[in-house]
Amino acid sequence: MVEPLQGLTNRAIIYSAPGESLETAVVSLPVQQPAEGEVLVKLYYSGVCHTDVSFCMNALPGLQVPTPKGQIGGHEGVGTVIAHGPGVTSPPIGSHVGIKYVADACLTCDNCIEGAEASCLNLKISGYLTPGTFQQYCIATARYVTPIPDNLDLAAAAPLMCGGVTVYTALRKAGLRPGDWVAIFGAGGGLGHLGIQYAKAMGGRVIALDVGSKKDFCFSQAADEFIDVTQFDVDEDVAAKIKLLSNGGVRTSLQCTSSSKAYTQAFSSLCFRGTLVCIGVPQNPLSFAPNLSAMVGQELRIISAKTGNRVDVKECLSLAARGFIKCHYQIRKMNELTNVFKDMQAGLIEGRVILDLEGV
Ligand SMILES: NC(=O)c1ccc[n+]([C@@H]2O[C@H](COP(=O)([O-])OP(=O)(O)OC[C@H]3O[C@@H](n4cnc5c(N)ncnc54)[C@H](O)[C@@H]3O)[C@@H](O)[C@H]2O)c1
Ligand SMILES: [Zn+2]
Ligand SMILES: [Zn+2]
Repeated sequence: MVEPLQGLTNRAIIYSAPGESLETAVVSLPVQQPAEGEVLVKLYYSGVCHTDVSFCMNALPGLQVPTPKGQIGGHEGVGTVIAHGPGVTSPPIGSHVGIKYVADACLTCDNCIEGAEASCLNLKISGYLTPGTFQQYCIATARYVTPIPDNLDLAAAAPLMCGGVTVYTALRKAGLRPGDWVAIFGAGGGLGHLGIQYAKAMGGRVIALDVGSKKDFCFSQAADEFIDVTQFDVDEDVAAKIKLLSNGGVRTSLQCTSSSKAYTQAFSSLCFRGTLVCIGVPQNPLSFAPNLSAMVGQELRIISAKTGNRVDVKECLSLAARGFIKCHYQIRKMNELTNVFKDMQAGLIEGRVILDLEGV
């Protein structure tokens, strides 16, 4: 029987009616002692990812079990280790760590051995069945938390735990080479704006695609070109514009939205041996039907990026710690999460929202 820690109260945000509404509530809970192999992390900040909205609405295709009522969401947390469970010696007490989408991976199954920890056969996901980072005190697996480099702004580091590592891994998997054109769909959002920065840091040239109100923001993130997707009725016209701007098509398309239309546009805009990286969870996968003749004829690839493993996170943090990446964020309070979710659904957020877990 694990005893609660005396004198501490944990304020946490729970989903009140998952699958039915975006309603959330801030509740007070006891703080538990970490068990063997675990650490207790005092969290300061959590990014809000669109996947949290999907967990709250049970909108992810393939979810084995619906998100339970009372689930604590969140998977982009940063804080300080304040207690070790029995047998744990690292990371040291007082050190800054991040908590990621993957709360725990076994590191021994076939998928883990291949480095695909996010597809671990014994995977635990922060904020889905495992209490996530929308709380002030979080129990985490000691070997799976990520040390945060000293010189990083802690709030800006939080979104790298999912958004940053996902786009970084996507670009690595696509084999981005210096000078390559990259189209980023959803470029003004959490993943997209980090995608612009990582692509540029890796030598790419970026065409940003989003709604017109995010044009200035995308240019402020160093995009080379911008396309307002709302100005086009026909998917092929978006692809034609991309081909015009990139002199024949992009080597990589990062699809960071849940729009089926964007999938079609992203695929159609590739050049010879181009790669579409699937990142956003499609609303209706059946409405994306790639032209297989073009695929064979142009030697195109369709791959996916599902967050990243511990090495990917380390590399993505390293670029940020050296000043190449700076997440653009706005801070909101814990009791604003429902409104943040609604703003995200409406496409109103530039960059990331970060919850200040110390101010309710
Ligand atoms: N594969 C992974 O590991 C992984 C990791 C994190 C998030 N995701 C998914 O990636 C997607 C993006 O997440 P986010 O947190 O960046 O969301 P976000 O809400 O911050 O950003 C989405 C952006 O897409 C824009 N957009 C919407 N429809 C568009 C369209 N048709 N064309 C161009 N832009 C459009 C919106 O204006 C917004 O700027 C979500 O589907 C999320 O679930 C996947
Ligand atoms: Zn995420
Ligand atoms: Zn595993």
